[in-house]
Amino acid sequence: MEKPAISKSRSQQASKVDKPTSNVHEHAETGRSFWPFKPLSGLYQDVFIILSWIAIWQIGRIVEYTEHASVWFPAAGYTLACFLVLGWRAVVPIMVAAIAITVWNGHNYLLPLSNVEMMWGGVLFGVAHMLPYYAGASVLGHLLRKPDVTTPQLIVSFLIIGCISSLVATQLVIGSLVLTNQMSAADIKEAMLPFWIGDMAGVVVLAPLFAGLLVKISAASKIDLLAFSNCASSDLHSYFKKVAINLALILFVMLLAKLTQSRDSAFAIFFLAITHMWIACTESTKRNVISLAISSLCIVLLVHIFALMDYVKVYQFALNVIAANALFGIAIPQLQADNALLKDRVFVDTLTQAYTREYLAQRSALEMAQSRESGSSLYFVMFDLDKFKRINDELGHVDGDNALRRLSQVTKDIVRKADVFARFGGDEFVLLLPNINEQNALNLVEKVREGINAIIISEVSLSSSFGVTLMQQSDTLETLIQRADRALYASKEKGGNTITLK
Ligand SMILES: Nc1nc2c(ncn2[C@@H]2O[C@H](COP(=O)(O)OP(=O)(O)OP(=O)(O)O)[C@@H](O)[C@H]2O)c(=O)[nH]1
Repeated sequence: MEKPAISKSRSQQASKVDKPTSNVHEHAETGRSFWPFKPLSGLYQDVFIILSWIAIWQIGRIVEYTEHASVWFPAAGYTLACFLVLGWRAVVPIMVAAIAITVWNGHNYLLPLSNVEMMWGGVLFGVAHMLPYYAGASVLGHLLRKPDVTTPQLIVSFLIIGCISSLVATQLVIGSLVLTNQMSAADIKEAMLPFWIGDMAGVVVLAPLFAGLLVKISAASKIDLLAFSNCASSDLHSYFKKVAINLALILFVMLLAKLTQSRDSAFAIFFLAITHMWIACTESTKRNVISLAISSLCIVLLVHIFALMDYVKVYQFALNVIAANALFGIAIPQLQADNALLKDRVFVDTLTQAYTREYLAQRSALEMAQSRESGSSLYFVMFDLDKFKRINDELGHVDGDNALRRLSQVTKDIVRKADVFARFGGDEFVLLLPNINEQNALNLVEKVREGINAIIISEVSLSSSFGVTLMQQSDTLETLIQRADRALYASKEKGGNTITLK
């Protein structure tokens, strides 16, 4: 049978109606395949969090704007992701990491503080840093576990939470740094904005990737990210091509800024929104967040290499906006998959995998119009199992269902690609045979009759009766059904297992 050709819209072409998508999450990317070790727990997990947090914090120093203020602070995203995935279990390792980094930093910035003072500074920093992200992660985790929250609602919530928690973290951490004499009060004004956008970029751009990794690495994940899994990916080669275009664009606009030394040219980075939206709409969630992380890392490295620190805030604002856009794109492939599933449910009968009556109505309108226009023939066939009620009554409904499934398979194997085979209801089926002469139509129907007659269910052989009619110019679907139904009734009158042409 041919694929349905009811509508020619792009989304409909993309969804294959004749191959029902039985499970949208079939290709859910929730396996731990990339992580070759046993999932971490207990002390191993704590040590992993401490070391990875410190390493991620260090990466943020590539674009330190002023002392203590990095305009790209991946540790913020990592903290939020840790709390989201591990809950309170992440508090101790992050606190240890915060203290270690504060002491290390104190020595690095040559602060005139004793080790004990620096450790207290670390505790205060840890609390100030963790509190807002813990609160944000708790709200987000709660929303994630609610089944009625949609993907777009989750994404809006994540963006709001990312914006607010990073703002609060900025205020608290700067306060803690000033309180513990690690930062001068005079520097607050200069540090505030870069600090905030740095944290926000860390959260909005990187937290989704960190959360995805932690879910796979940890044995004690509090969340699953199934809701964000989709299979709308192209092949790997095509994905790499898109990422390469992204990187080339970043390189081009940042080189432009370096050569022109003009702040205006830095704004060209916003063109990246186009390529990221392209990835978001055509690739899986995982690839989407990975490409955002690659772009942000690349921008940060180029700021460093090309000495573009004067424009870094433009780049970071751009990254936040682009990431927010791209995250919304996650919903698009998912909506497409849901749409395809819905269409399958409406157009394909779940028991027999024949088309439904709804599909028949739409497809016959098309076929009838085409037949009128071209003058080609269109045969309409109704058929029904003989004494099916008895099969149900004597053998049970499981065998009855089996009979319907076998009938459907046999019929599908016989009809041509262009024919339409639909379940009209109960044990009644319809065949729409376009572009065929009377003899061939009757031969085809005879083959179906014989095929059904050869089916044996629990030692009972099936048989069916057929009513066949040729579409006339004045016919509507209703008149076709009526005529075919009368022909079918005549076959039943003759004792069944017969074909009648009217
Ligand atoms: N097992 C099963 N039975 C179904 C399904 N849909 C309808 N039926 C049964 O199909 C039977 C149809 O019976 P009738 O329309 O009276 O016809 P019949 O017994 O085949 O008799 P004739 O058509 O006159 O030969 C009813 O018993 C329905 O309950 C289904 O999805 N599965």
